Amino acid sequence: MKYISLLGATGSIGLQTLDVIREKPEQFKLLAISAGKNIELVRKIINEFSPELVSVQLKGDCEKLKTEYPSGIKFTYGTDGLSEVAVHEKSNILLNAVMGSVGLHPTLQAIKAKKTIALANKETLVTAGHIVMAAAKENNVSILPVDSEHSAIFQCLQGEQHKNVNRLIVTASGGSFRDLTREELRFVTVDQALNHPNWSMGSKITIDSATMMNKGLEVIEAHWLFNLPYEKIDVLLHRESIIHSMVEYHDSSVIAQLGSPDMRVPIQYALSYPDRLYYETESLNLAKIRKLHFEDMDFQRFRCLQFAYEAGKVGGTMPTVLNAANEAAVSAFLLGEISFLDIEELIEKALVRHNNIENPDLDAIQEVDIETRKYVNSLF
Ligand SMILES: NC(=O)C1=CN([C@@H]2O[C@H](COP(=O)(O)OP(=O)(O)OC[C@H]3O[C@@H](n4cnc5c(N)ncnc54)[C@H](OP(=O)(O)O)[C@@H]3O)[C@@H](O)[C@H]2O)C=CC1
Ligand SMILES: CC(=O)[C@@H](O)[C@H](O)COP(=O)(O)O
Ligand SMILES: [Mn+2]
Repeated sequence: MKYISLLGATGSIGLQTLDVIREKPEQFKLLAISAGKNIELVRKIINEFSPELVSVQLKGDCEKLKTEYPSGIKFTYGTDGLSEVAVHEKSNILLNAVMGSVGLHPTLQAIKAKKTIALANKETLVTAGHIVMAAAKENNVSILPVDSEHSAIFQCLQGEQHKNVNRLIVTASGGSFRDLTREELRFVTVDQALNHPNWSMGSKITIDSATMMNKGLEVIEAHWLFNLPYEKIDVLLHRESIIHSMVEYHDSSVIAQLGSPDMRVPIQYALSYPDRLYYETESLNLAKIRKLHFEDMDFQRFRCLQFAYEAGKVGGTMPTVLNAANEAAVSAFLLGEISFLDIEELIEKALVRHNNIENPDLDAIQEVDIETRKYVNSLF
C-alpha cells in the first residue's frame, strides 16, 4: 500500500491523481492534500477521500473549514501548510502537483523526511535543481518523474546503463499557436492561447506550451533528472503528442514510449513504480492515426526555448530568473495585463540584467526569485 501526500489536489494533475487513487484503493491511500483557493473542490475531495490533513492557501478558508469539519481532520494553510502535507508522518510518497516554484520548499522538506517524490511540479527542478538533486542523493530518495516526457524517458531508461545513452529526444507538440507566424502572434488572445491542440492542462502550463517555455523548462528538468549535459538533450517537434519522448543509445538504437495523451498513465506509473499496474483505457490505434509528423525545432520562432537552453547552460541563478520571470509574465498575460509576445520580452529583459550567482544556496535562490518577480511586475 502506498500512502500518498498530494500537493495541488484541486488542479489538473491533482484531480487526475485522484482518479488513479480512486481506481486502485488496494494500492493507494490518500492521507494529506494541499489546495489553493478552490474550496468547493476541497470539500468534495474531503467528502470522498477523508484525508487526515488538509492545507489551503488562505488562513480564512482554513478557519472556515475547521468549523465545517469539527473533528478528525487537521486543517492548515499557507507555505507552512504545504510542507506539513509533504512530510505527513504516515505518507511514504509525495506527489507534487502544485504550480510554480512554491513547490520547492515542501519538496526539500519531503526529501529530508525520506519520502519518495513523484514530481509533476517541474518549476522546482528548474529553479533549484542542483540543490534538490544533491538533497535526494544525500537522503537516498528517488525522484520519479510525472511529467509525460520525463516519464517516457524514465521508462525508456529502465534496464539500461547510463553510460550507453547518446542523447535524449524530448518531443513537443508546438502548442496552441504552432501554425501561426510570429507576426500573427501579435494579436492572439488568452482564450486562443489556452486552447492546447492535444492536452487539457492547467492555465500556466498551457501558456508555457504556446510560448515553448514548457519545453525549455522540460529540457532543464531532464538535465537534472537524468544527469546529462544540455548538448545531449534535443527537442523535436511532433504535433500528434503520441511519442512522449525517446532515448537514443550509442549503438544508434532509439527507444520510444508511445501512448494517447492521458496524464493518468504517467501519474499511475510514478505512484506504482517499480510495478506497472493495469490501466483501463482504449488501446492506442496507430493504424487509425496513420501518420506521425516530426520537424526540427525553430529557435527563432520559439525564442523561449533558446532562453531556457542558454539559462540552463549558464547555471547558477540564471534558471531561477528564467522561471520566476516566466511565472510573473504568464500570470500577467492570463490577467490580460500584457500581450502574448510581451511574455518573452519580459523574460529576456530579466535575464539580460541579471548578475549570475554561481552555485547559489537556498537563500540566494529565494532572493533572486522574489527580486525577479518584483522587477518583471515593475515593467508593466
Ligand atoms: N496539467 C498537466 O497535464 C501537466 C502539469 N505538469 C506540471 O504539474 C504542475 C501542476 O500543473 P497543473 O495541474 O496543470 O496546474 P493547475 O493550475 O491545474 O493546478 C495547480 C494546483 O496548485 C494549487 N496552487 C496554485 N498556486 C498555489 C499556491 N500559491 N499555494 C498553494 N496551492 C497552489 C492550485 O490550487 P487551486 O486550484 O485550489 O487554487 C491547484 O491545486 C505544474 O508544475 C505543471 O507544470 C506537468 C505535466 C503535465
Ligand atoms: C502533458 C505534459 O507533459 C505537458 O508538458 C505537455 O507535454 C505539454 O505539451 P507541449 O509542451 O509538448 O505542447
Ligand atoms: Mn510535459
